[in-house]
Amino acid sequence: MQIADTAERVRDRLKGINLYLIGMMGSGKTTVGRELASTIGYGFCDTDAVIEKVAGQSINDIFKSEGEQAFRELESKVLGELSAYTRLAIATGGGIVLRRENWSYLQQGLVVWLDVPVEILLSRLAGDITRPLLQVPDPAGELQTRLAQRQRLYAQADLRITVTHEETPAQIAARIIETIPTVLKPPINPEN
Ligand SMILES: Nc1ncnc2c1ncn2[C@@H]1O[C@H](COP(=O)(O)OP(=O)(O)O)[C@@H](O)[C@H]1O
Ligand SMILES: O=C(O)C1=C[C@@H](OP(=O)(O)O)[C@@H](O)[C@H](O)C1
Ligand SMILES: [Mg+2]
Repeated sequence: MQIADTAERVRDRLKGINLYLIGMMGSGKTTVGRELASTIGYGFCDTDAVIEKVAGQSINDIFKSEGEQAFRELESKVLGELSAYTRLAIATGGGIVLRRENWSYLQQGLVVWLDVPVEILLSRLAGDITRPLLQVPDPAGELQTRLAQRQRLYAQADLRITVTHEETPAQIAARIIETIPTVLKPPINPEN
């Protein structure tokens, strides 16, 4: 079946609930999230982009001037506000899973973990200067340590999409759409 047909069926079955993308920095939440939204006919939002807009500063500058704690507070506030909407694919920041209160919002939707090995994250983020937590002498070690701290939290997602080799964002979005029915309640069929 064409992905467009599958996407239409899945959108109907979702009944407007939001899709939240979680996972490590570089796992493709922003890129795949945008693709997922357009394929399924949802709006797209990125918590980091909204934070930058409301703060009037880049993520780097927020970390520098206010610190991580202040960033996390803004992040929870933005997540809470976005979760009041429906029919959105929401790309989150990699650390969204760290706060318990964030889960009360995430759990209102369907949570998708993009599980991507550290080697791929590193190759994608080589030379990136927009992620303050990776501006350290050993970004590989930093990613490993943070993944070890967060893995059990990411594992709370409804859906785990494992990326073992490079696939295009469109292919990953299609894979998410095809897998969503496995975690939804089966449709009611009164004839059975
Ligand atoms: N499936 C993919 N294949 C190749 N490159 C990708 C893929 N997904 C994301 N990227 C690239 O990896 C980098 C990080 O992606 P991004 O969507 O910003 O990740 P996140 O939001 O999870 O941090 C970007 O340069 C993006 O273009
Ligand atoms: O993992 C993290 O703690 C962070 C991930 C970033 O978003 P991406 O996951 O989109 O890179 C951004 O929210 C901030 O730099 C902190
Ligand atoms: Mg992102």
